[in-house]
Amino acid sequence: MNSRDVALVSTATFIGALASAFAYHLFSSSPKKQSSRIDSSGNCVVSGNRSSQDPYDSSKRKGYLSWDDYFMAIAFLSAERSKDPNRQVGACLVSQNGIILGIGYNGFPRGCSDDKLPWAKKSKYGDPLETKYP
Ligand SMILES: O=c1ccn([C@H]2C[C@H](O)[C@@H](COP(=O)(O)O)O2)c(=O)[nH]1
Repeated sequence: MNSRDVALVSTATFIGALASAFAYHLFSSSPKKQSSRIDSSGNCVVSGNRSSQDPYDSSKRKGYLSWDDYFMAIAFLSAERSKDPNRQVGACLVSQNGIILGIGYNGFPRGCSDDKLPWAKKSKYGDPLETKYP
């Protein structure tokens, strides 16, 4: 493993850890007060009361996630779906008026199996077909 490989693995590990920590913070910090369920359309709905605001206080919750952090969190979380052992890339495409247009990660197209792809970056025998690079 050369220094570039070490840098890539370190960066991927760091980003993965960051995404995990952020997702943990979002979804697991108050497990007793939150719940998630799959609704009738198959969407995952997370709901809960994470802060203990006075029940008579009619003001809206403070400290809620900004739109930018929300979209970035979706991108970080999406990257966690990647099967690539060396680099996980997530994306959340948002229109100028804040509508999510698409979400993705570096994975195979729907319906294509990734079971047989060699995920190695290098081939021991110099055969590019033994690596993920075509
Ligand atoms: O803009 C990008 C750059 C990279 N990817 C993906 C494609 C591969 O799964 C990896 C690249 O692996 P390396 O080990 O860094 O060559 O990252 C992407 O989806 N989008």
